[in-house]
Amino acid sequence: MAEQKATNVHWHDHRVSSEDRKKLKGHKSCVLWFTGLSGSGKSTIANTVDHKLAEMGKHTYLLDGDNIRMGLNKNLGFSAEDRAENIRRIGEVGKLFSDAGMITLTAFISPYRADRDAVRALLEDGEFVEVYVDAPLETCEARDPKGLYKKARAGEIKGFTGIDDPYEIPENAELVLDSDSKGIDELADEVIAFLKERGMI
Ligand SMILES: Nc1ncnc2c1ncn2[C@@H]1O[C@H](COP(=O)(O)OS(=O)(=O)O)[C@@H](OP(=O)(O)O)[C@H]1O
Ligand SMILES: Nc1ncnc2c1ncn2[C@@H]1O[C@H](COP(=O)(O)OP(=O)(O)O)[C@@H](O)[C@H]1O
Repeated sequence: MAEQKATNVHWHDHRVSSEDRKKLKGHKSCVLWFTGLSGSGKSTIANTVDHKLAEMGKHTYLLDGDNIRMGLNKNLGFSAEDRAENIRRIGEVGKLFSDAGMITLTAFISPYRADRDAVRALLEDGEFVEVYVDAPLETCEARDPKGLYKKARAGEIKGFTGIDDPYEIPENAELVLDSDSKGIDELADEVIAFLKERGMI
């Protein structure tokens, strides 16, 4: 975890509280943390949930691995250290969005349990919703929409998750989505049903 480098910095309380912001939005905030192998369906399912929630009038924002790596995290690669920093920053961004009263959806492989648990610890109780997008490697490899597995198998990409880099399966995910046998719409509805059950929306 990153250490506090700056000294002589002080926390400022805000006149508009997080509770005020949530009241204005009309729903609770949380971070829906989609994790799973490349090609498991994180982006597509998160996008569908995002769209459904927006249509219901909820205030959402989607942070997607590939996109964030072109901006905020463009200085990070795929070593274990860089992946940890990638996830740490996204966790902090999720915390800010939660504070702002938003429902945040994130779609990052986030292969290490310790990195995901650190984000869980950063957020309020119940605010971190770990969503394991469960599809076996064979399925993800058969989908291979970006041709990355093919490149990894050919040795053109080193340290590719699931091939020659680890993916640690979540042990306590709030939701496990069977992305091998169920369709995207059905899985997105499972997430929405969970949010309703928990009284988040
Ligand atoms: N070595 C290696 N391993 C895994 N993935 C790779 C790699 N190199 C590039 N890519 C592409 O980067 C996307 C994963 O980025 P993430 O930020 O989600 O990764 S991580 O959470 O930091 O592990 C991932 O996107 P998704 O396929 O959407 O998961 C890939 O397109
Ligand atoms: N449950 C599913 N059933 C069938 N195809 C899926 C499913 N989930 C994702 N896909 C397809 O698999 C491919 C990879 O999905 P994507 O969302 O890009 O995965 P990730 O973000 O995890 O890399 C896309 O072409 C998508 O349409």
